[in-house]
Amino acid sequence: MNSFDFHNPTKILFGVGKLEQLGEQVAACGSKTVLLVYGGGSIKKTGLYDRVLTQLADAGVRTVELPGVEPNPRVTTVRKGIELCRAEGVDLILAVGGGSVIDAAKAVAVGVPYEGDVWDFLMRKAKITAALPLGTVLTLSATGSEMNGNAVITNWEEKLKKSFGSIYAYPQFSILDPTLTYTVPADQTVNGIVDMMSHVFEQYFSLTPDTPLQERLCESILQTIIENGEQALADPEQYEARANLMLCGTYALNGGMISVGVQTDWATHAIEHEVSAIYDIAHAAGLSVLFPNWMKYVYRSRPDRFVQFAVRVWNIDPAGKSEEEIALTGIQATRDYFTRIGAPARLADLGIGDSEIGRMAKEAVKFGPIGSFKVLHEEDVKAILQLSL
Ligand SMILES: NC(=O)c1ccc[n+]([C@@H]2O[C@H](COP(=O)([O-])OP(=O)(O)OC[C@H]3O[C@@H](n4cnc5c(N)ncnc54)[C@H](O)[C@@H]3O)[C@@H](O)[C@H]2O)c1
Repeated sequence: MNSFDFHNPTKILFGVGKLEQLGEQVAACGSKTVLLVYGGGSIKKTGLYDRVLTQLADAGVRTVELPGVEPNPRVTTVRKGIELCRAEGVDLILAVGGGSVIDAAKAVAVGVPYEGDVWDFLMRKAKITAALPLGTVLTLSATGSEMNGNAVITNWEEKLKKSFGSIYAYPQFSILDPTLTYTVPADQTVNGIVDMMSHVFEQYFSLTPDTPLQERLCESILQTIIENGEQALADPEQYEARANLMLCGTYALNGGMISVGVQTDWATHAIEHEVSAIYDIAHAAGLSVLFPNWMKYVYRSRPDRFVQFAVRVWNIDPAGKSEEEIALTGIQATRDYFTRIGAPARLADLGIGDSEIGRMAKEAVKFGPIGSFKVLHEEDVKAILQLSL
């Protein structure tokens, strides 16, 4: 195990009725003017919008709104939010939605105190040194954005999707009421399942030796997602399944708690960002296609980890099988699970051909080779994309 620092400052309020504590949390931040950030209006249909406004009114704060945050949020929307905050003297940002809304809110939060263009942070031209405080009400279990300092933002004009991570971008508080996810449609529930499993994969497939606790944390999160994912799809209003999925999503990517002391990979995410920057597909749809192919491409770097994955996560019986057979059976079990819940298997399923593979591979390694389980160069990325067609 490697040495590490770990600091996660986000306060989590988890369970039925926790939304009723929103006003209290906002008041505790000493806020006078809140920017309410939300998406395409699903919060209005479900009545959540009204409940949030009541809480904000009770807290005695003025509310300014940034509606219409896109899935795969755009930097143009973030810039609009920054302008709004400056013009209206906003002192707290409240994101109500899924990862897209929370990520956009984080980018607004770090952009307000910065004199340059917020896109500089995504292009690593500037370092984040301050942010407005941020709170969230999560409506979709997937990204972990509610308890981490990361954000993924798309620059549609330049066809770029980039991320940043900063201690300043962690929410101060996040309200996680699993009943708010009852209305998440099946396809988005599937996306959430794939997304959180992919977050665990990025931290689990590592060359760092002697990390038994981190490995078992990853394995138990994966098994919990696998079991509860299918239950939530079969019965979208089953509280236990929705609650377990919500906790898994948050644990899977909460500032590295499950991978402290472990060298993580993140190559597949980097590749997917290039795919969805060009094609505007759901992030998780891209991950569903790419991850099993990444696994096939890299498993020989450390076959024993893939054997452990097959046996402990997928309950593959190793008897009579070679190491390679066990590893490949585990990879196939991953693909089969994704297919069983309705996630795509090929880029062709998403209407994507080979015309942009060269460009995506080049952009994925723009800041240098990616990954650590197997370090990937442009040719490797191309090969994984080819396998995924
Ligand atoms: N910050 C991070 O750590 C991190 C990690 C992974 C991915 N991401 C990014 O997050 C984004 C995806 O976020 P996401 O997967 O949470 O999805 P999302 O926020 O894009 O939401 C997907 C869709 O679900 C709808 N929705 C949300 N909650 C709903 C509800 N309760 N009922 C009905 N519909 C609802 C939204 O309106 C939207 O149309 C991508 O841009 C991805 O790159 C961020």
